Amino acid sequence: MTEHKADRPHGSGRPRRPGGPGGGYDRDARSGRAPRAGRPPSDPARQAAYEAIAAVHRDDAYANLVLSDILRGMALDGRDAAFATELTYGTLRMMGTLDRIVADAAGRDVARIDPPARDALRLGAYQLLHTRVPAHAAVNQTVDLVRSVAPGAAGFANAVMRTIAETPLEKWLEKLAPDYETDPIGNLAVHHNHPEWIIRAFSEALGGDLAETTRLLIEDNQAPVVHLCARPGRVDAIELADEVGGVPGAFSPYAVYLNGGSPRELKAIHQGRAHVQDEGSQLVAAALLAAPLEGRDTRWLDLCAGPGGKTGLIGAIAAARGAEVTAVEVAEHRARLVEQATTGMPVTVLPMDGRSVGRDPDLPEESFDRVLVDAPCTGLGSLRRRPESRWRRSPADLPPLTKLQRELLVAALRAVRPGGVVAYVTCSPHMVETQVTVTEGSRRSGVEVDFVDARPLLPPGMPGLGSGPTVQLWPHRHGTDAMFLAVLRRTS
Ligand SMILES: C[S@@+](CC[C@H](N)C(=O)[O-])C[C@H]1O[C@@H](n2cnc3c(N)ncnc32)[C@H](O)[C@@H]1O
Repeated sequence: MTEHKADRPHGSGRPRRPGGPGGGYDRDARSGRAPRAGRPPSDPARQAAYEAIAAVHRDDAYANLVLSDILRGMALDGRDAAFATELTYGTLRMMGTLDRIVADAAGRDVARIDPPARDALRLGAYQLLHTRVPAHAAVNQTVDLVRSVAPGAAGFANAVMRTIAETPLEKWLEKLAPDYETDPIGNLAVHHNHPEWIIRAFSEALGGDLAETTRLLIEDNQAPVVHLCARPGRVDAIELADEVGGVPGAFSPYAVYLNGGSPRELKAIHQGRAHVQDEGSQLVAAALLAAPLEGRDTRWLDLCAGPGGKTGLIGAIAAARGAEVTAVEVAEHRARLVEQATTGMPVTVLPMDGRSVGRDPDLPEESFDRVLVDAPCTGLGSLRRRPESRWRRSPADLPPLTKLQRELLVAALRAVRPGGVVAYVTCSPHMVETQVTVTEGSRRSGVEVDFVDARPLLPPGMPGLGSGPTVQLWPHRHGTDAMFLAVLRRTS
């Protein structure tokens, strides 16, 4: 059985954002272009999605990187590339609940299904339950795919897919989710497709409010809008929005929301006038530079700089304010990316371990006025952007990360001069990586610090910033990644 273009969806069942996966495909579909005649021997978009999903599971690959290699290798673009992207990202994002459904339909745990057949069934179940691909096309295409990747399992795949197709998504969820009254987290995990430990962490950071946690989970399942940062002194946000056909951001004075299309093609990016960066990342980097400071204000340090998003913004502002930025990054290839991202800016990149700053003779104690610690973290605040990461992360990641976070914060507090400020930032709202790290890190640093209220360092009128002094941004409140920000002033 092969595929006809008319078997393709006219958009998935849920509303889409501009720029989300599949957006380009929908536009073409609406243009009324006639379906391609004949039945090609195989469907390259589904094949590409399968290859990407299999590589993520087999090789621990990152979906965005592996998919763009595959699309390039198969010379897919336009509608096919958009469809492959929607299938890949959607299947990986929804995997937890898809696996429960596949297991129920197969009568066995997914761990007992051969990996190639398992990935093909996940992809097939996603098409049946989350897109408008007609059921017969989803079933037939999946069986074809299984026949090519796991020949002995085609009959099994046919039976599983037909069973899944008999029941709509809502009924599957009702059947498989535990009762909300007795197990609310378990129920949310099935309905909104997140691991339970992550839901517990979100709920804790949101003060135990499960209704708000649910809004966050829903938002996490949407494809995010691409945000650009208009580099100050090089282009302003209104000009950039006009140039790229986007919209100026709601909060950051540098943000532009892209209305679809690939940012890689943009002249403003090639020319170093803008870069891709979540609006929340822009806000926390700019907040460090907005903190009031007495005395010298020319020596700034970015302690965890790779790949250079925040350094790109800080470096552009440093150029206008006559400051110099030292950017430290332990991974050499990421340090090179920082160099590329800051060409023409007053930025010196040092490939070294940030924990030695303040002890290194070239970077002695008390030598900086402002320090950013954008700490390595679980990334639970940017699950929208990394579809596979929620299933890859585990609570076991926390202890080594929080140890490193504490040590980096201690080094930052050593490196900043008395009166200077340190911004501690994570793209995770997990309390252990945010409040606990900040409290413990400042306690162990041996220097006296005061918390600076971070709320007035963000643009006036921003809603949902809580009671301070730290700030937690949220996808469902602000449309940004869930960035955490604490600003500390060294007082001794
Ligand atoms: C959250 S990322 C930083 C993102 C970056 N600030 C940006 O906006 O593009 C954390 C970075 O810290 C780096 N890192 C991890 N351990 C480090 C250490 N001991 N010293 C310096 N950098 C470190 C990682 O390689 C990673 O590039």
